[in-house]
Amino acid sequence: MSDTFEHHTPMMQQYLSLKAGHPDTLLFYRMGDFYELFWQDAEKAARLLDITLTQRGQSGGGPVVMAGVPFHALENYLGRLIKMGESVAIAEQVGDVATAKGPVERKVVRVVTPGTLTDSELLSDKAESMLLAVHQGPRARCGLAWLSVTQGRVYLAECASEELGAWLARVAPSELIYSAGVTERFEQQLQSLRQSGAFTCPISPRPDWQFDSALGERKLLEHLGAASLNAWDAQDLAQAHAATAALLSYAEHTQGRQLTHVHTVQVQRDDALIALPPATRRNLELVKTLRGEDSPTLFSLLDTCMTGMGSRLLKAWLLEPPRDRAPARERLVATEVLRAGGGAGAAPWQVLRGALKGVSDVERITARTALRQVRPRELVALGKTLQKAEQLAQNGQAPSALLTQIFADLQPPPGCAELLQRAILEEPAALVRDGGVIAGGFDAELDELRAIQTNCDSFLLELETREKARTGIANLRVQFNKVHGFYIEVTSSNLDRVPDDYRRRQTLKNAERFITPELKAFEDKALSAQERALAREKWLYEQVLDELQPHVPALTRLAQALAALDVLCTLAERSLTLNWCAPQFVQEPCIEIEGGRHPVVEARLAETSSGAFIANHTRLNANTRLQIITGPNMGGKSTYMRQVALIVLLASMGSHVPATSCRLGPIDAIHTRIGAADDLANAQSTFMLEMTEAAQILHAATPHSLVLMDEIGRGTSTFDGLALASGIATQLHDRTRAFTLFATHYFELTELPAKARHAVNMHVSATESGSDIVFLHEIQPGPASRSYGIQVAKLAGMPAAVLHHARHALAALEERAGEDELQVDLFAPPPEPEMAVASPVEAALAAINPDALSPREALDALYQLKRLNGA
Ligand SMILES: Nc1ncnc2c1ncn2[C@@H]1O[C@H](COP(=O)(O)OP(=O)(O)OP(=O)(O)O)[C@@H](O)[C@H]1O
Repeated sequence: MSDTFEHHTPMMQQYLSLKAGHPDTLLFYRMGDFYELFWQDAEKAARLLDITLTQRGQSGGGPVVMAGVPFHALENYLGRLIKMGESVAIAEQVGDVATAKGPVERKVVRVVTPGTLTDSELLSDKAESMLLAVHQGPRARCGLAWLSVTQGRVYLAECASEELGAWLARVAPSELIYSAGVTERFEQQLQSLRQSGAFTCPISPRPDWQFDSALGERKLLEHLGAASLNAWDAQDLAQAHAATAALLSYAEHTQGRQLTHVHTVQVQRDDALIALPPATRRNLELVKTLRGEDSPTLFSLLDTCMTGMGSRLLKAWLLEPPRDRAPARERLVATEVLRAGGGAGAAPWQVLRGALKGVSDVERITARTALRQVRPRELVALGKTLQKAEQLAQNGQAPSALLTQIFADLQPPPGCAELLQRAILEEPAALVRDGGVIAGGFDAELDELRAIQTNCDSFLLELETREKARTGIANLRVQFNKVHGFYIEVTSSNLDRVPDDYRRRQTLKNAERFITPELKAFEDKALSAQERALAREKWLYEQVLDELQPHVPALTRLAQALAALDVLCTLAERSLTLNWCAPQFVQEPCIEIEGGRHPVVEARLAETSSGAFIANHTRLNANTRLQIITGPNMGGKSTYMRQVALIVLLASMGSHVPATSCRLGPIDAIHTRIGAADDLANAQSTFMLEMTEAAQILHAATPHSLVLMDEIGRGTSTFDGLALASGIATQLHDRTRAFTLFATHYFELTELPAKARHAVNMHVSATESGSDIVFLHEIQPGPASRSYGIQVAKLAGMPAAVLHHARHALAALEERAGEDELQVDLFAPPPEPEMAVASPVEAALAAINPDALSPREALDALYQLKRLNGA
């Protein structure tokens, strides 16, 4: 392919100039009924989509390599490419084919990328598609900005470089952009975070100048229609503003227009949310099972929402629980109101859910209206939903501030539903370009144009009767077809009776077709009426979209209200169906649960009729902060620990919880270290991963955190593992002072509570029946007496010979252990580490008082420190 456009055909020149604006994107170039791709794009698409690569004609001194897809199958191919992480620019014919000299004008009308999807066919109902921009700021700070184009809200955050992974894991973007001007190290960090699975989406650099803080702030102000960002507490976030500038520019570039529906901004601060690090989300199987499936998870159990909007909001509530208890309290009050049975009649949640059934995705339809991509049928669905919302809004005052606000927001903007009902046919065509969208009676001109077409049939009938009478040809017919237009058909045997004013139009085997001046005049009128009616419909549709624009903010609020109502009804339904109780929030630090159950395990047991779930109590408070949990494999230790974490999380999002009662103090994080599969992809050994995760927890946890440690230390030799486990338990008890559930098979650790005031022993109970083991799954005070490993192996179907061998080996080991009893005190405080003696540099540093130094003295001090360090 030659680089200079002049050597190319005019069509290819046009293609190449469009392609120059989208170098990294597959360009779909509309030609008649196909979208064509050329040269490298064609080769890539042929490979990815398994479509045929062809060569046609010559341009620029070489054959034109191309591949194409039929226009009506576009969505299907787009869906596949987006799933593969590709982006696609779509160039449509925008000029008039009839009047164009040379190739008809084409324009890229939109760019479809994984993070900026708006097509309902390409989006998942239950998940947002987030686009995220990250900006590398000074002093190892990062600015983040993200949005879902179909949501109308920008989120902002700033964090330290090392926290980036956790943020990306939480937001889970579908596409990430960063500045081409970042340092190599930063780019490597992004790449390695991606490889480690912290996030998985495609990433691409954007021009550095787009990451402009002042521009970002200005754009936000424009969207909010405000003079200052103070009201959103979003003013002092220069790094996040820089990310916002690039984020909005890119999103606008993909949609080919401004995002006029983006009206809100929300700042996320990491100290405002309960931290749920990636390991916690994974281990607790919140939205994905450990195997990566969608169910059974906590979310799949909770999500009985009636709408996609509800499901998406529920997921957000689950994954972003605030530390502040006020939102959870409000949601609980609202749920209580919805649960309250109205005597014999249906409870409010049942009635409301009945109404929410079949409600359309107002949020996405609104976004697509603002982006002028909305389809006629979506508008009909919107109109119907608005009528429903209006009825719902009549609930008005409810004894809950949250519900009252929701019902207020459900009131549709005045005139909106009526406009849609008046303007759009009840069953419109799928696309405006096909006509048949605008309702009769909406526009006089359109009605008139349509009347000409309807009158057509009666005119033709009348003409036929007249011509039959005039010519005396009984089988004469007046008809129409798309190719030849209107004609009078006369069979060959009657041709001698044809009058002079008949002009021949077409000859068939047994007949001739004619046109008369009168019929020609009618044809012109009818055909132009059809064309004009189509054009009028398109224009009217645009007018309707114009009229809807001012309502976009109110429609967005209405969508959020529908989603919130759906989630609250769902929480009410789940709490009743699954027999959950309302948690109680208190000021003092505690996690006190009576009759707690693991919701997902309980549901599975019920589904498979495998017996009842055994409820257990948990008492963690200022006096008891750490439980050492022992007991046989399969006894239920992991289940118990996870259930505590799930109950804490459910309560914090404002849900009822699977327990008979639950008192909960402040919580800032849920950390989990639970045996994971080998992370071979990252060349990390199981043990290395275990220690990395444990170290992170020890650094991050506070006295308000909940920490689950499952069998820490088992990835290495017994003594190393035991020694590390005792060190970690001691640290958690003495220093971190987090609420800790520590499950272990090292019986030696059961000695800790004797030394540590705030630790207790708990065990899961089991009894023996003959040589078999019966799990009772009850958590009881005190250490376990035995580990029953051999009995569990028997249950697992281990060959009898192996079990026999193991029993003998165990007896011998236990005898030896009894002889030379290990006289080691695991929990004796170790001597002070040598590091505790300050080095000369540290001593000199400690002696410096920066406030008392002149610049000159400061420089001298710096030289002295360098010298000491060198020595
Ligand atoms: N409270 C309970 N009531 C009923 N069944 C339970 C209960 N707890 C656990 N189970 C059942 O026992 C199985 C094993 O539980 P779990 O994995 O928690 O045991 P564990 O003690 O952690 O085992 P290991 O030490 O081998 O990891 C669960 O899959 C569940 O079916």
